[in-house]
Amino acid sequence: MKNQYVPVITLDGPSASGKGTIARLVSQALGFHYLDSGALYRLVALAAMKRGVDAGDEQGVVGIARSLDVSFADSSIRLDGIDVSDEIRAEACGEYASKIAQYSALRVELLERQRDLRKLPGLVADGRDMGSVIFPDATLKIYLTANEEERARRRHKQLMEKGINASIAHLVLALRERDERDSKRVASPLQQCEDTRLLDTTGLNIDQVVGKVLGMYADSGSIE
Ligand SMILES: Nc1ncnc2c1ncn2[C@@H]1O[C@H](COP(=O)(O)OP(=O)(O)O)[C@@H](O)[C@H]1O
Ligand SMILES: Nc1ccn([C@H]2C[C@H](O)[C@@H](COP(=O)(O)OP(=O)(O)O)O2)c(=O)n1
Repeated sequence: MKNQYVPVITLDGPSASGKGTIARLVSQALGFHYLDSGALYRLVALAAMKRGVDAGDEQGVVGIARSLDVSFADSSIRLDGIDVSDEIRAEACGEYASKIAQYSALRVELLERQRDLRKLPGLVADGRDMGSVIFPDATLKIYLTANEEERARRRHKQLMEKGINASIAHLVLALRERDERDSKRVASPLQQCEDTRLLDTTGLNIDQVVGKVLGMYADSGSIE
């Protein structure tokens, strides 16, 4: 049916708070689709870097987004047919993505790709503006966070597991700078809106966080 409501759970929050991991596991538990919106910004960033387009070239960046050739399979993300799943996770790519994410023209260009993923039986979406802009009528909106040191530690472990070298001290500063830029920009800033539930995951393991999110969703009355 055309206008049937499709449930959406949004998880927005700062870098390395666990959004992608939790969102994917919750989507699997509920049999919902999953949107990693950050991957879209990272893919545009990687494509631009590969083409030598400067992050300050807004028109160039938007042009790349318009012709972006990406595919999302179960665990692999492809750009122009090449698996870039690990490459897009590099901090340099995240930083470039954060810089270009300030352009409202780029955000408009990526809007439809994100909303098109809202399909039955439901969607779990993670990013910065999922609850505030992309899916304002979401069933459950969560702001997922953890303290700075914990998030830097998580990112450090994640990068090392991918064979990407990084220092925790550098990551604390890099994440702080990126989160500041993402929160202070004019276009779709990262923020905890009034209708968004705060979930601080400091000291909680992944299973505990997934359990809390599933509990919040059950309490929202959306599960028959
Ligand atoms: N509650 C948690 N406790 C410990 N590690 C976590 C937790 N949540 C996520 N992680 C790990 O932290 C790293 C960053 O998580 P990720 O989902 O990429 O965060 P984000 O999408 O918010 O940047 C991943 O390696 C993930 O497995
Ligand atoms: N919905 C989104 C998702 C990401 N972004 C931008 C801002 C982020 O710093 C970068 C990278 O996002 P991503 O979620 O992949 O970053 P983390 O995994 O949280 O470190 O993209 C955005 O502006 N809006």
